[in-house]
Amino acid sequence: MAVSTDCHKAQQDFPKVLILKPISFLAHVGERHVASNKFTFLKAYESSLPLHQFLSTHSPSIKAILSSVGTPITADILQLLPEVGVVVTTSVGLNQVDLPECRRRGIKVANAGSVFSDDVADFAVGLLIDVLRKVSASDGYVRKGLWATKGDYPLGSKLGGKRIGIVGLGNIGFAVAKRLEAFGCSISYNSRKRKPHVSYPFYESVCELAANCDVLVICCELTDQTRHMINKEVLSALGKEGVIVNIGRGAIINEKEMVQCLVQGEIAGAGLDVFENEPDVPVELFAMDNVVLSPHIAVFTPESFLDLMDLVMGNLEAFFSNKPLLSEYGD
Ligand SMILES: O=CC(=O)O
Repeated sequence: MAVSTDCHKAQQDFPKVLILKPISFLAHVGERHVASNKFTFLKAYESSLPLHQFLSTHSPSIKAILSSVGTPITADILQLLPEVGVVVTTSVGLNQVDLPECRRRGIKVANAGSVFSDDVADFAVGLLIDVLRKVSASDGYVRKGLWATKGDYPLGSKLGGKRIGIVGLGNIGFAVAKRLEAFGCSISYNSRKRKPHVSYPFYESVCELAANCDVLVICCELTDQTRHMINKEVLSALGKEGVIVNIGRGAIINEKEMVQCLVQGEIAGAGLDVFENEPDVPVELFAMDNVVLSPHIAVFTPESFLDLMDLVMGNLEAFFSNKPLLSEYGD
């Protein structure tokens, strides 16, 4: 068995996969299923050794790393692991992985591919409907007993007919667009490049996209180019009736400027699943009933964990048998 101590000899034959910090999906599906008598998970966080000592001790046998969104895979860590040939992540976003260093070393990187695209897209639409129709805010109103004492709650705004700007038209962006089209919204987008065969209007400038939309949904990756791409200028272009939804990464938005815009009524509301310094959330947002907050959970449903398990296993097996990875980043 790859994850226990009951068969020491056999375990030594399994390829070693390093895990630096606990991975919540392993707890959900049961890590024995994932290891499945094929790998030995070396869990650095269970060792009493300091990390660098643990890594130095095991480095000759570590060829693969399995990691999740909150675990930085830095050049410093990779430097301690000269034999590593693959980083498999359970996340879609890869901003926690030093990709240039992986490229330089020829280390392959696999992410969660499109396993979570539908879940994230559902959640983005949920956040938007919640902000526009004030679902959470009116829920709070009823629970506090204010309906009986203060009367009706202010009405929300209709989703159908809204002009939606998708920032980042990858798998997730497409899934959001498809859903919102079905609600009667019109879609346009900004991406690194115009997508061939896509009929939605393309805006090369995110500011222009914002100026021509009622809603921006942030679906792109966090990179040096997209960090703080959504700033005061973009939010002002979105305008006083505008709503922003972020299911990408917090730092794609300049959070300070967004909070200021919300405080000053320069945009109408926000649905936010991600933040710049998670788990810290700007306190100003707590008092705003035009803002819906969630703790970076758009991506996960237990149903999708089974698909993720297959993908993670498939990527590790492919790597150890010299086959192409199933979801190699950059493909
Ligand atoms: O945010 C989560 C992910 O990138 O998978």
